[in-house]
Amino acid sequence: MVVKSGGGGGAEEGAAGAAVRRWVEAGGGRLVLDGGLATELEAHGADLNDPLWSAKCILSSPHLIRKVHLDYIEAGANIIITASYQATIQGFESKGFSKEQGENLLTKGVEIAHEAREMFLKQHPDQSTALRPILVAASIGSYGAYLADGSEYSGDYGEAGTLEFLKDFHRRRLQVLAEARPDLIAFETIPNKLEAQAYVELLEECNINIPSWFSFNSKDGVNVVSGDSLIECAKIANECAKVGAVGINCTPPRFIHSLILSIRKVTDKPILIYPNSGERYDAEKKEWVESTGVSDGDFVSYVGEWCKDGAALIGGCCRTTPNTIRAITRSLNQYYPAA
Ligand code: MET
Ligand SMILES: [Zn+2]
Repeated sequence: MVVKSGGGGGAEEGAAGAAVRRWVEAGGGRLVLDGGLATELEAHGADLNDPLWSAKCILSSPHLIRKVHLDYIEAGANIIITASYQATIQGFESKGFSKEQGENLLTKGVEIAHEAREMFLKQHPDQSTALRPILVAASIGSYGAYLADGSEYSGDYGEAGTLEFLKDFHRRRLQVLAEARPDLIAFETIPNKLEAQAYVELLEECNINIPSWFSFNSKDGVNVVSGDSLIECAKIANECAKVGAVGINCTPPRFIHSLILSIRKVTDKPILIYPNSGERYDAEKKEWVESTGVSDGDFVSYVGEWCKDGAALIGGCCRTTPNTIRAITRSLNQYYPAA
């Protein structure tokens, strides 16, 4: 199917875009994403001061990850994102695990999310995925997330940041996660054009047939965090038939409106947005600072606007909680009364 309407780039929508569109339709015209995973793990007492961040819990407390996934499904999420954001084979190896053990841990992150979905369906026999999509998205954080120095918020990879280096870095994790059969692959917090290009080439070369989404982040409402043009980044995603949705995550809510409009100029693929609470991450202190974040109520007051702008998948990123997701779900139900 060739999609060309509005400002879209006219690329092949492909199976990935069609799959996401079907899920969006099954969700009544929109899908709710989950909220911050690390935030919730910490709220339950996990110490994530570790290069693996939330992925540390795949090792130390899988039951906690399962609980947080379940809480988000209970709050209305149609999509839960696995704990693999900062999990890499290289990161597990530097903790003394073998390559094979590292790969098994990545797989385990997807299994935990599958278990949470099964538990929810068992606990709610009245619910079925035919009535309400409940999908598992395998998270792939950027190279900057692996570095654990906050460079996914600068996109500055220095000398190391070549296309081939980034492809080599991400290749095996992508293959292992795809083999674990998630419903989607979530490339999150993409800070620059080069990494988007690396992902596109890997999706093609590894022939990954699980629909993926590309999610960028911005700190000015115009460009992605590295200063690269969001429009150019979104074009790269648009041109890849294996990408089913394009959007923004971990970015303050106040920037989202203009970012959606920019993305809309170059793609007709479904748009997803899951902003953070508006606070800023201080990579040196390893903490969120400037508590000028918006409240759940304020966050949700934006939801109608984002829908009008054309976002079809909406959730929260860092510092958002099941309460935020509950409020987003309620607000979307008003906006899409049939859902
Ligand atoms: C820094 S963005 C983190 C995204 C990831 N899905 C999480 O919530 O933990
Ligand atoms: Zn985030």
